[in-house]
Amino acid sequence: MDPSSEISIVEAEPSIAREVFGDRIGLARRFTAALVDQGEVRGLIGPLELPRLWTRHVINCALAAPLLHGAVTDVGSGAGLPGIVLAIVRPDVSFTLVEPMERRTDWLQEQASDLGLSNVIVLRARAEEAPRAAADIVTARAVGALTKLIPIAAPLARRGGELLLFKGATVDAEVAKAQRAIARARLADVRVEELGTGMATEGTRVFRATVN
Ligand SMILES: C[S@@+](CC[C@H](N)C(=O)[O-])C[C@H]1O[C@@H](n2cnc3c(N)ncnc32)[C@H](O)[C@@H]1O
Repeated sequence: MDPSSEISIVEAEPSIAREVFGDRIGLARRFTAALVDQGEVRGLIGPLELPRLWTRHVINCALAAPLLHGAVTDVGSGAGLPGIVLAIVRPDVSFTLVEPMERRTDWLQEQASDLGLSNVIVLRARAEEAPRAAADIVTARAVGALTKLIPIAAPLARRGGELLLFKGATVDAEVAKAQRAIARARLADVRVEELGTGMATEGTRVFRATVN
């Protein structure tokens, strides 16, 4: 087989990246380059993600940055999406990245340290074991359907805190199926929002709710 056929083309940095990351663009570039270099070999991202790494992943996560404040717990951070990306854009917000897999927590710890992100704590744990009622905002991306995610994510938010869950095109169907989980977790102000509209990039949909 021609070896070149196995090489994925890496997406060039889109011009919107500078607008989204501002003076933190250098850190975003370093993190993205580390993902390109090691993400696949360390089992953090698939090869199919490289041609859309900036747009689908890095910028997509960063779009939620303006919605954050205080202490954020990111459930299932994996490669650092969205936890590391958001910690880059918002050095004024503290992040606890909750991830059970050791090779992923090793990666998250290395990235936090290499990038000098003093606002990041990495916790090797499942969400079910993480400190409860501690976060102002709980984030998660690609961790599970709302029926399963809400019961493990909501207890991590303080009363009056918020869930901010990255979701894809199926979010409306997920919300419809998750009505019992929404009621049990005493969620209020439940809504789906589109982030990034009007910007020169692919938007993202987030599930937002207040935890009572
Ligand atoms: C598909 S990956 C997504 C990773 C990352 N959030 C992203 O968007 O690329 C799901 C991640 O959730 C983690 N995970 C699965 N169950 C979990 C749980 N109960 N608590 C915390 N993390 C969990 C997995 O170890 C994995 O790293």
